[in-house]
Amino acid sequence: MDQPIANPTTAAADDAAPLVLALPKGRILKELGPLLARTGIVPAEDFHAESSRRLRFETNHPGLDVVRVRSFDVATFVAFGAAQIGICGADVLMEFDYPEIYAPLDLGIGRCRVSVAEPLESAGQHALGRESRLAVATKYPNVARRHFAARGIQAEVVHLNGAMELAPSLGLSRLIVDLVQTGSTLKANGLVETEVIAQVTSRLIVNRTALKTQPEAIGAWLARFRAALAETGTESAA
Ligand SMILES: Nc1ncnc2c1ncn2[C@@H]1O[C@H](COP(=O)(O)OP(=O)(O)OP(=O)(O)O)[C@@H](O)[C@H]1O
Ligand SMILES: O=P(O)(O)OC[C@H]1O[C@H](OP(=O)(O)OP(=O)(O)O)[C@H](O)[C@@H]1O
Repeated sequence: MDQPIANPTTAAADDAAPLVLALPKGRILKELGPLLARTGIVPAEDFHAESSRRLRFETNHPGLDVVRVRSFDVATFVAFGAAQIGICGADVLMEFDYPEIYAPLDLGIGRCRVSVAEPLESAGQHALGRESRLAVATKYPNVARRHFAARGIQAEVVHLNGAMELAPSLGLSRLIVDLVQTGSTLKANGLVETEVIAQVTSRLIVNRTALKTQPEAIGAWLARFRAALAETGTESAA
């Protein structure tokens, strides 16, 4: 029989400051709704209101607050211990590679991949490795540099925050490294995927120090997320 799941609120010391769960605004948050509901986390009413300017919200658990930040910033808030728990894509974790982050759970949402793409007309015409310098536009400078360095190529990274797909046609770079899901954004911009760097899903992340200092409260939330995933049969070890 399954172990009973501890109540995270009573597992926390009564007078302790609430734990902070950092959630990404945008597309992951939309997909996350049903999972959050199954974990029994109900943020204050205005959390989902686009018009709300508030960034920190109480939940139905006095021991847990949620903050709404950009996906990339979730990892930074958790790495520095400003939030003890968070949810972000494996792409973000790969980019920062923060040693302070422990990512125990694959949530199975936000499924996409980090890929290399180039213009359809020039695809396959350049032998990688023959070029000493390769201009790459990306939101993932570290992932791109590491990927090409492993092939002996020094990437000259042009760091963009979006619309990478424009870079080759406007002469900013020869390649891009970006997220691909259906491939329709690449296609609409005359690009083809030439290499998959990594498969991506969203992960539950925790700050390692916080896990050591508040093992019961954080462990109880991990157990809740694990149980919620098991309910839908999507649980997988990260
Ligand atoms: N096309 C996609 N399909 C599935 N998952 C995606 C896709 N694009 C991004 N993701 C996942 O969602 C996360 C957030 O996406 P993205 O960086 O595009 O932010 P956003 O939701 O557009 O918000 P913002 O750019 O304002 O931070 C990514 O880190 C990735 O893990
Ligand atoms: O393969 P597809 O299904 O077309 O998805 C890929 C697109 O999704 C993401 O962008 P997003 O829609 O989040 O917009 P953004 O550029 O503002 O981040 C990503 O940066 C790609 O542009």
